[in-house]
Amino acid sequence: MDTNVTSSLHNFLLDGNFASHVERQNNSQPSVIVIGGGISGVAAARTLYDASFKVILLESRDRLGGRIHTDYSFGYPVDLGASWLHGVCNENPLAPLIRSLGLTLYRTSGDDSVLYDHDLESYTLFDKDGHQIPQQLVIEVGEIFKRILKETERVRDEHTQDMSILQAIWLVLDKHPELRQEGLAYEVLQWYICRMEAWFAVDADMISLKTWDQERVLSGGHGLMVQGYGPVIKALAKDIDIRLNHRVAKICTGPNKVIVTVEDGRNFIADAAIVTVPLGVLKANLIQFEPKLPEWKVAAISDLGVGSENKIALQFDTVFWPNVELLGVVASSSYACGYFLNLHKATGHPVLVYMAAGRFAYDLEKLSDESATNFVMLQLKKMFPNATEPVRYLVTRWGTDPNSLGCYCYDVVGKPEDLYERLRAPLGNLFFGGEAVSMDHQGSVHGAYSAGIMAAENCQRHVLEKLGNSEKLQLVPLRCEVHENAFPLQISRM
Ligand SMILES: Cc1cc2nc3c(=O)[nH]c(=O)nc-3n(C[C@H](O)[C@H](O)[C@H](O)COP(=O)(O)OP(=O)(O)OC[C@H]3O[C@@H](n4cnc5c(N)ncnc54)[C@H](O)[C@@H]3O)c2cc1C
Repeated sequence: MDTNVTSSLHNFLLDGNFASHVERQNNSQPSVIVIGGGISGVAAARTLYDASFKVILLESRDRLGGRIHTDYSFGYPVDLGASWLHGVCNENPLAPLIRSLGLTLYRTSGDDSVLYDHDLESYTLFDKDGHQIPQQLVIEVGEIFKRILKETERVRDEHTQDMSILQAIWLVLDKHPELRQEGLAYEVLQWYICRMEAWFAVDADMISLKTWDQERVLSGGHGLMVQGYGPVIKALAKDIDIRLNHRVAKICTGPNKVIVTVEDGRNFIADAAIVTVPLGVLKANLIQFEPKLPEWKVAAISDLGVGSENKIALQFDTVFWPNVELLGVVASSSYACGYFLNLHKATGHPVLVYMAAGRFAYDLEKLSDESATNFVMLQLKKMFPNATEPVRYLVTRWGTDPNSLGCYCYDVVGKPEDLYERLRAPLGNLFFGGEAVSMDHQGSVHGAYSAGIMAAENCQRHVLEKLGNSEKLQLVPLRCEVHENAFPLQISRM
């Protein structure tokens, strides 16, 4: 341990003047500070709270949820961050909680695909002049895209070096000219690539060929949270000591204590801390660590990618669009393609949500809310010349918001093998949660949730061993709290 750190901890604890600025955790209970109030942080805090730990959760924003953000300003819930449960099945770690809260899921896909969260027949595509594209062509090109992707597996086997999925697609098309598409079919193919980019939140020239399809996706397809994800956060956060508007600026770890300093200089001290801030925040070095993070941890933070996705939610007073789940516009490049999620079909509310990913999502953030909305309204008016103006709109900026700096992580081309293990590895009494450290499901809500619980359980074990009183406090995992299988998952579309 760095002697400077030891002495600074010593001073913090002894200095009488300083003591008034330190919020000291109750000595009789083991204590943990959780940094970040997204699903991972609240799940970690809940786990420790239920195990009789003293927990304080520090959150920089004036709200909980992080990349879960259920907005109610339209008069009903609209998710501006995560909105799907990926894997509508009992195996999903969130299923017991969702069930016990009686929340409804609207299944948009029965397929367990990592590529689409919508069944092929559930959307309608338009060309740039607003003509509807025959569904037969959409399905045919969809099948061809599947064949192209299948062929990229061969490219992967033939090349030891990783490459981008886009590069692999070009190699396949060089070798199999019969799979090349022209004219409108080419534009539909671009739309499929656009959807793939939306899944990873990054452009196809940055998606790793080696790993893009390696996730073990949970079964049961993909389901929209009809009442939004908000109630899940609310339930997990109940009774926890949460400090909103507390932006952590510095984390100082010693052999037995951690001191966490927030922006205004106040300090919090505990036996351990769990960091669940987004990877983008760690990449940008917005939190100072003392002692500095080891090189292997810094390299892991820098070697994992973070993509961006943005939503523009439009509320209308009339429904002028057809009763399908997705409305898409094709174009000559995936960058220029676009699509709207029809929330009316899933929730009955007259709302369309435009979704943009990758470079385009970053470019949209450069526009004012009004200009971004005007831009997507032009696309909508091409499809529906009778489209009315929205009565309200909401525009996200996940890429540049200093509390997120991106939407979720992705594997860069050539990602080192042990990257996730290094990201997850604790440093003494400092533990790491968040979607990016998930064991199997990075970039998802359920992955972030499990990662938070895992960090909390590891932290709990560590602290109890350190304090030598593991018999006094029992491990009470969250899973025991909710009534597994007591209620069915409510699904409104089979
Ligand atoms: C637009 C979008 C769509 C998505 N769609 C889906 C989907 O449909 N399904 C799905 O499963 N997943 C989806 N995701 C991903 C999912 O939302 C995330 O994986 C998950 O919510 C991340 O949770 P987390 O707790 O790890 O991080 P976060 O939710 O980001 O929580 C981290 C918290 O740390 C706080 N923080 C940041 N800096 C500091 C600091 N210095 N001090 C204190 N607090 C700080 C932040 O404000 C935030 O509240 C989507 C994400 C986005 C952005």
